[in-house]
Parts: sequence; C-alpha cells; structure tokens
Amino acid sequence: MDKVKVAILGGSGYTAVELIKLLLRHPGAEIVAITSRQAEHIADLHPSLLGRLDLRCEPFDPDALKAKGVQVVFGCLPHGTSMESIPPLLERGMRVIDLSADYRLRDVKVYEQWYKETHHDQKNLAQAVYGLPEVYGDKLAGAKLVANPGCYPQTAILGLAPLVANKLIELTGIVIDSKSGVSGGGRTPKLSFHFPECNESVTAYAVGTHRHTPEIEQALSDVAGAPVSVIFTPHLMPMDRGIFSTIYATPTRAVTEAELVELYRSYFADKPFVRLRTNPPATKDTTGTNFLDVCVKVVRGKVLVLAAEDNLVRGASGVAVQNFNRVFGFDERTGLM
Ligand SMILES: NC(=O)C1=CN([C@@H]2O[C@H](COP(=O)(O)OP(=O)(O)OC[C@H]3O[C@@H](n4cnc5c(N)ncnc54)[C@H](OP(=O)(O)O)[C@@H]3O)[C@@H](O)[C@H]2O)C=CC1
Ligand SMILES: CC(=O)N[C@@H](CCC(=O)OP(=O)(O)O)C(=O)O
Repeated sequence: MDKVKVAILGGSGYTAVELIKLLLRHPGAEIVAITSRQAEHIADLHPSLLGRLDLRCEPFDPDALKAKGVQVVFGCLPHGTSMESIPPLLERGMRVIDLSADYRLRDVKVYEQWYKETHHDQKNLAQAVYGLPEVYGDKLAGAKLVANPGCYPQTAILGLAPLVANKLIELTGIVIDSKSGVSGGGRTPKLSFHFPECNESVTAYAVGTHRHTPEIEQALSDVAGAPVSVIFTPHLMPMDRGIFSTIYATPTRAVTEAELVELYRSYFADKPFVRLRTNPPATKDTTGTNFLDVCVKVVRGKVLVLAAEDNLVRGASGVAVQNFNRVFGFDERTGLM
C-alpha cells in the first residue's frame, strides 16, 4: 500500500514537533509538507529533528498542498485560526485532523458562549467527528474532518465512561480536579508560563469558566444517554508535560471497589491505549506514550477516579495518529506502541 501523504500546519509549535516525531516512525505515513509563518528549515525550528527530516517550512497555500498530493492535513494551529484554514482544504478534497477546539462542540451557541468568539465555519461543524476513538471509534473510518479531543477532557471522559455508561454515578455535580504541565499552554510565550512565574508554584485557573467543561459534558452525555454536568478545575503545575486528574463522584447505589475494577477491566479490554492501574498512576508513567492510565477507588462511599496522560502525546499528537489510523484503516496501534 502506498504511504498516505501528510501535511502539518503550525510547524513551529509543540504539538507539531511531537506529531512529526510520531509520523516519522509510522510505516504508512509520509510527511510531504509543513506550513509555518516562518520560512525556515524544520530542524532550525526544532533542533531535535536535525538529521531526521529534511524539509523546509512553507507558507499556508491549499493549492500548493493539493499539488503535492497531500491526502490528509493535521492542523496544529490555535483555535479560531484553525477554522479559517480548514474549509479550503476540505473543498479541495483533503481530509483534516484538527488538533484545535474549533470543531469539537456540536452546538455553535455553546462554542460561542465558552470561547467568546464567533464560529466562522458552521457548515463543516456538521460533518466533524469527535476524535476520541475509545468512544466514537465506529464513526472514524473514512471521516473527512476529525476534531481531535482536548487534553484535559480525555482524562475525564475516559476516566468516567464506564461509570456513566452503566448509570453507577449521579450525573450532576461530578468534580474533576486536573493538573497540567506548562507545555499544555503551547509554545507561544505568555506571562503565566514564564519560568519565575510558574516554577515552584501551583495555581488554579479559569475556575468555573474553562473551555473544556462543555466538551467533557458533551461526550459524557453521549455515553450516558442523558445530560451530565461537571465542575472542572484545571491547575498549572511546575513541570514540562503531563496531566493528572482526580475525579470525585457519588454512586447511585452501594458499590465495592472490586466490582468497579472488574467493570473497568471489561470496559477497557478492547481499548489498547487505556491501562487499568491498581495504584494511582503518575504522569511520568505515561510520558512520551499514547497511554492513558486509570485507577478507580471507593473511599467513604464516594467513587474516586485517578487518571494520567502525556498532554502532548495522548492529549494531542498521539491520539491524532490513532485517529489517522482509524480514518485510513490501519491498526489503531500503528506507529504508537
Ligand atoms: N499543547 C497541548 O498540550 C495541547 C494542544 N492542543 C491544541 O493544539 C493546537 C496547537 O497547540 P500547540 O502546538 O501546543 O500550540 P503552539 O503555540 O505551540 O503552536 C501553534 C502554532 O500555530 C501557529 N500559529 C500561532 N498563531 C497563529 C496565528 N495567529 N495564525 C497562524 N498560525 C498561528 C504557530 O506556528 P508557526 O509560527 O510555525 O506558523 C504556532 O507555533 C492548539 O489549538 C491547542 O489548543 C490540544 C491538546 C493539547
Ligand atoms: C496549561 C494550559 O494552559 N493548558 C491549556 C490546555 C488547552 C489545550 O491544549 O486544549 P485546547 O486544544 O482545547 O485548547 C489551557 O488550559 O488552555
């Protein structure tokens, strides 16, 4: 089988470099173009790629990408910018896996409420598939537009899916307390990510207003078949990468830990990237991998779920490759194990 010709948008960013490294190891993918506003060799933007990829970044030009035979474009751009770039790619018959948040929320009013921005591409929103393969896997084969999921939401959605699918917890008031490494904020400098600001310090941010709240609720409501509401609080941690979520829920009946462990084991049995742990996972156990580690406990009548992942791999570029595999019919583990 010929390799799938791939382009990446936003070449200088963190998710782009992670994606490039994954795709260089993928037997079915060939990177033929990387776009950037900076006309540089990719190894000048990311010296870790020196000797691994000989490609000069180019300006974004959908016709030029089409002329190179690009079949799928990975969008590694900020939200808002992404929805400006994607329509001309779809019009020219290229598939898109978008790492931004622009196509994740089905209801445009919800997007505009939480992102405080007007949505400019409602037409393509309708055909976007939310790219969380463990939940929406049957919709991904041949998809034209995949909305890659957010980093925090994956820990919450997969951490809670077995419980909400089986109506074992109350569907309102679920508490999700999450911590992220600083790379979650991207490479573009910002005061709160400046070393003296965030080193040796922990703080919560976007309390009650974080954009991932409706994304978590949308997917969990799909799994539950009923509305789910959560209280999601993200924290910035003085580390490079990794996300850890501690989730508290109220059971709808008396449950035992052994029963829940068995439920999780069977729910994730055919999901190779979710690892069930008997002790709390650590972010470092997942660094550089596409694994999402989950542990379920019962404490004083409450259900606790502990989940860890690498925000740049499982949280972004790794799950994007998992989606690529599903879209093009590769085994979903290809290039990721
Ligand atoms: N970091 C993470 O852990 C995760 C990130 N995401 C999402 O993935 C996307 C990329 O994130 P990440 O790689 O971290 O971000 P970065 O800030 O590291 O990179 C984004 C890149 O997009 C390009 N860019 C920035 N602003 C503009 C603009 N106004 N117009 C055109 N291009 C622009 C730049 O590339 P250049 O200068 O080369 O043009 C920039 O380096 C975002 O939507 C983010 O929310 C999703 C999950 C996790
Ligand atoms: C630490 C940090 O700042 N994290 C980012 C995570 C955003 C992200 O990566 O997800 P989206 O693609 O949905 O923007 C934040 O909270 O905005």
